[in-house]
Amino acid sequence: MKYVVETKNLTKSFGKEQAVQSLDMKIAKGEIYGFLGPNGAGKTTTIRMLLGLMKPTSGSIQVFQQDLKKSRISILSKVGSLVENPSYYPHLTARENLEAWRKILGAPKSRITDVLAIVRLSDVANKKVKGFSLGMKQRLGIAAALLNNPELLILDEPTNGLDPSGIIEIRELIKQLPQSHGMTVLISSHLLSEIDQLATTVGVLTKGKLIFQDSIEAMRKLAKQNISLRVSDQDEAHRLLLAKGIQTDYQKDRLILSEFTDEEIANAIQFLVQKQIAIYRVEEEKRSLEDIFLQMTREDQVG
Ligand SMILES: Nc1ncnc2c1ncn2[C@@H]1O[C@H](COP(=O)(O)OP(=O)(O)OP(=O)(O)O)[C@@H](O)[C@H]1O
Repeated sequence: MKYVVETKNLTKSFGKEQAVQSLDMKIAKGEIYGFLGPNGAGKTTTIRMLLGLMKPTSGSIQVFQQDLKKSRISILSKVGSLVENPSYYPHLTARENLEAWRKILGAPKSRITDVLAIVRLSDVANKKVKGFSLGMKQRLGIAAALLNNPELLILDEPTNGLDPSGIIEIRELIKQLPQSHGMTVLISSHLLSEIDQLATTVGVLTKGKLIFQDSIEAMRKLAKQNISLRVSDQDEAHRLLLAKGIQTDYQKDRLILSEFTDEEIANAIQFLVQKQIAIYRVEEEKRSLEDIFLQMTREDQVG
């Protein structure tokens, strides 16, 4: 597999603190990679290193299969980014602001009309930015990041501070980029709900470590249903089921049956009743992605 971004053992220390620890991040072409983690997990530090804005303490970064250290200029000419809030001239119009950025980047003039259309700001192109909502300003920042027609777009918490409708607008805008413009997107967020509806691949970062990196489907599979059983004699029930070849997960006050069919659950319960075990509760435990994410980040903090 050829990756657009591939880091190996990427590490960044600030004094004694390791803000990013041995990160092996892999982003394939055309993906929307959701980079998820609580505040302070190290997302911005990672992004700053990917953009050549901060030097790694150790490890390597390959972008477009080229070493970032060696081919920085040619790599960055094909990367667009929005890190923190965009800076703009409030008294200038959206078009005039983009014109200022375009000159710096050396992008063709026609590109301004294109990017305004992509971020759906064409109607207000000639309005002063000072009257824009936060969501519109954020979209203008994304338009600026798109000026050089990047192959890789990196957005650091682009929906921070936006209201729900602003979040939806940004999401709809980002969603279409891989298909319609052949881009690969890295988007960071501390909100799973946002990544869940957008990303094709998820990387979960906590305390500087990547604790999960896989497809969004793989993450959803973790949210599969479990059946929990509360019984009169849990030790005995666990032992009896095991002797019959039925594996259960023993928890403090209940037994968990994972990935059982309805028939298998019925058989297990019937068997326990025959063995004089009283069944108090049979409950379905459906974990949401939010639960999984919280559990992942919590487990790592304990360990
Ligand atoms: N320039 C710096 N000097 C010292 N410590 C830093 C510096 N930049 C970041 N850190 C520390 O590194 C850790 C990771 O910070 P980072 O900003 O990368 O996290 P984040 O996941 O992006 O969080 P947030 O969403 O809050 O921005 C934090 O503990 C932070 O205090």
